[in-house]
Amino acid sequence: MTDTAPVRRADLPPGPRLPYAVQGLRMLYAPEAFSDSCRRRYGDTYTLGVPRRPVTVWSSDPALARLVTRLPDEASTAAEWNAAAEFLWGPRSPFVVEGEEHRRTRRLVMPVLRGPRVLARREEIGEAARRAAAGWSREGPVRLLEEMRALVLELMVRSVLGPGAGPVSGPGADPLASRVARLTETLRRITLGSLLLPWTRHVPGSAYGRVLRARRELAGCLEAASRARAGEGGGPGLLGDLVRARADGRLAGDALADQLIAFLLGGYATTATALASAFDLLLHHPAALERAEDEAAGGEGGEEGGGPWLEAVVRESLRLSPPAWVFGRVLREPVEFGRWRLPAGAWVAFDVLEMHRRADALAGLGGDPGAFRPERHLARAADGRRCTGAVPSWHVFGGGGRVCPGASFAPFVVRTVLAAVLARVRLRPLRDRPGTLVRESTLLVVRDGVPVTVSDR
Ligand code: HEM
Repeated sequence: MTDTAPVRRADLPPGPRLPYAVQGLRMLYAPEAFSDSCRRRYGDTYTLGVPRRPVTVWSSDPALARLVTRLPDEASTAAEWNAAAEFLWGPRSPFVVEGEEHRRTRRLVMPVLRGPRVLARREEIGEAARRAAAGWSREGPVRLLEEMRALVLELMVRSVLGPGAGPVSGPGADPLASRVARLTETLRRITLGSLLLPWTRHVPGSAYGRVLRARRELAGCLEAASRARAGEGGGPGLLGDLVRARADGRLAGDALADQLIAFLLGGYATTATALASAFDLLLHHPAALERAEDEAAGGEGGEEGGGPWLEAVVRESLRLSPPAWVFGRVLREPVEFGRWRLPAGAWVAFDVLEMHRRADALAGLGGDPGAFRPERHLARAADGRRCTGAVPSWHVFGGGGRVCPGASFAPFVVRTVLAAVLARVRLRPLRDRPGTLVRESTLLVVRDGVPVTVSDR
């Protein structure tokens, strides 16, 4: 059903009356201050004026997020929301396809993100983390964010090529890792605003043009790798799965590179950021750190790869520092929510950071939303040892049929790496408090990259 009724201002949540261009610029360049002031004035859900968008609703209400993300594609779509970055994802990406094609492509990637193939990688991931930590300088400061980017890049590329693949960095390395790194570095260094100006791709040296070039190189590299594998029955890793799927018709001929780019870009920066934030919070909470170190060493019910305490640490750091701080949907049918009627065509953005810091969501779970308290995730377990994941506003990985396919893989990687690193080296933070979080496009990162000193255990 399409909404043909005219949009009535009284049906929409109230919001600022500033000129649209001013609101758009404030949201792009000072989102924290702007959303703080809007929330104080209008509440959890408000209507923003954004140039060239009919209605944009901004919300930190988990009830609205649950309602909208559970609607079928015909009523609420992520594809249209993600289409703003289609130049990056490509037309056959899981971010932008819908319906049966979307479900089919998700089924193809899930085996490398869940279940026995993931558990079988525990030792490989721990070993990669120990090797990385062994190589960190013992003399000068080490920036954990940079180190985590290098480590997670290696893990993601090995997910694609298979664990037995040759080196992914240094001499003789497979070119895939450097292509992924170049594209994500290019993306990190440019503002979201400059990407909203597609005509600039024709301007020499423009941000848009650089992203398109880096993406073309990565796609070319993936296509070359898939052609090389086609004659060998596909081989290991996600690349092998997709080459076989393409051969037997489960994957469209032109969809392979888009699938792999979604997988690599969706998983790389987010997981590296999650790791850096987890270290940052843990290193500034000595009691939590001591318990984590004990568990990493195999005590307190721990095992190699971490136990319940590290699981709770990961959940709590994802709550306080959700790497993807915003996700959204475009409505295709009107949605009634309380006294409002959000019209078809409305863009609805969910502010995950704010959702996670709601006092009402933590009532009975230790309160104090700004505090790092991993134990709140253990609160309801009868034996006090199992994680419950109880925080009701939790939207780290989005929701509904579009929920992030890496939702169990990423926490598994973070936990395994934390355990391996803490068991191998002693880290001391160089700041006296956790770093400020800054919004880099749709990611939330620790501003100065988590500087630490490293010594051997
Ligand atoms: C801590 C790490 C991660 C965070 C915080 C994160 C967050 C998210 C969020 C918020 C969404 C949007 C969901 C929605 O619209 O409801 C998403 C989608 C997605 N993520 Fe992740 N993600 C992470 C790790 C990963 C990993 C490891 C992979 C793959 C290897 C991945 C691949 C994707 C893909 C392909 C989508 C699009 C799913 C679809 O539309 O069907 N992400 N992620």
